[in-house]
Amino acid sequence: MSEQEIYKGLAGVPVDYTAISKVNPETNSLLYRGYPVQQLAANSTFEEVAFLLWNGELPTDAELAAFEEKERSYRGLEHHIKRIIDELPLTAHPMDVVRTAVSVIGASDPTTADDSREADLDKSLRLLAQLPSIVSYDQRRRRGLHFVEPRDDLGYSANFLFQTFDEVPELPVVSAFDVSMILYAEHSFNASTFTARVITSTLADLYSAVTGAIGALKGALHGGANEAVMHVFDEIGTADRVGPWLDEALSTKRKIMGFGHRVYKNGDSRVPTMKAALDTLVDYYERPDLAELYDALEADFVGRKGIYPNLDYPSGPAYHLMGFDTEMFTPLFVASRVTGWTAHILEQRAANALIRPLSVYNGVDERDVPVKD
Ligand SMILES: CC(=O)SCCNC(=O)CCNC(=O)[C@H](O)C(C)(C)COP(=O)(O)OP(=O)(O)OC[C@H]1O[C@@H](n2cnc3c(N)ncnc32)[C@H](O)[C@@H]1OP(=O)(O)O
Ligand SMILES: O=C([O-])CC(=O)C(=O)O
Repeated sequence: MSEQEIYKGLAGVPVDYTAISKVNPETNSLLYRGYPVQQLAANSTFEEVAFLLWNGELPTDAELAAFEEKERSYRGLEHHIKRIIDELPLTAHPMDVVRTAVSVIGASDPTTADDSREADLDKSLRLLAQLPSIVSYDQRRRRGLHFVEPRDDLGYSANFLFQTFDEVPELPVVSAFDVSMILYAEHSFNASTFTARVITSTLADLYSAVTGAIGALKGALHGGANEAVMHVFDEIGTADRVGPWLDEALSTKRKIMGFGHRVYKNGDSRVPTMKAALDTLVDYYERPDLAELYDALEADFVGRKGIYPNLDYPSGPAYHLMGFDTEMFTPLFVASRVTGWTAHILEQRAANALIRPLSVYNGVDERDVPVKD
């Protein structure tokens, strides 16, 4: 056995610089291009945040108008993408559907191999604009409903909800959804973003990197946790059942989904903002029972373990209240995080080094292959 030190899970290992976001667990803060994410959530739209992540600065009025016009013109879904989605069985997880759709878009785009910054920015905007059509189409086909064409007189979040539910939502719902999109957009070298950077580092195209990132986000230790939180809520049922449920879960060493974080050990900087958005939804939909369950599980688990909620904890019940099926929650995360992933793809390409760490061999010693007579 070798004595060489390894860094399991790359925990605590800085592997590159980034100018896109700064996660600071000491001050419990998160900055996108220098701006606190809480301020962006309060004062900006998701479209402005996407522009900021890609370009480094918030847009001027003229830049925003041009950006929004282009985004709205890219929202439609080509017929062959709908056909391919239709051919996927309803037993397929929606993350598999969104991953397949992005892969097909990449296979169909004649500019896939063009890795200039300009071409990659255009692909990024197309993905941003088309993901709501993909996610809402999949949500609706699972309910036996027809595709709702996008509207170009609605902002990103209002249109996303309109395409999903076939009605223009009221402002508190649009605002809460937009806040969730802003908070999910970017978080430095998380597992899916790092996956996108690894794929980009081989000089593969943007669609390959985004497709791989979607695969990495699916897992329950990462983006899949927002879906898993809702399954936990369904399992527990009501606030008075939290104690016995936790006794049983902890006795079998279950991970409690929506709690804990690799970087934040004293709470996730985004949770208070998303919890406030959840509170407005609880009032709007008159569901105090859900807030009671949320608070009871948080208080009991934090009290026992000192492990705090992450962003997926308030986002799961928020998407539930908005009316999304539970399996659609992680695709919503994809729709937002595509901004961060593509910003990192651009950054990786601009100062590339092949990402190829070392492993320490701990298998059997060298030996000869038996020679057969
Ligand atoms: C947007 C996002 O992707 S945020 C992350 C979403 N993921 C989740 O919510 C899944 C649940 N959480 C977890 O599994 C973990 O907290 C992770 C994977 C997010 C972070 O993990 P790590 O930094 O590797 O911490 P690690 O898993 O080593 O945890 C340290 C200790 O806390 C425990 N712990 C951490 N999170 C949890 C949890 N949610 N439930 C129960 N125990 C936990 C671990 O079991 C471990 O205990 P031990 O030292 O007795 O073995
Ligand atoms: O940073 C992480 O490891 C996970 C996370 O919170 C995110 O990707 O938003």
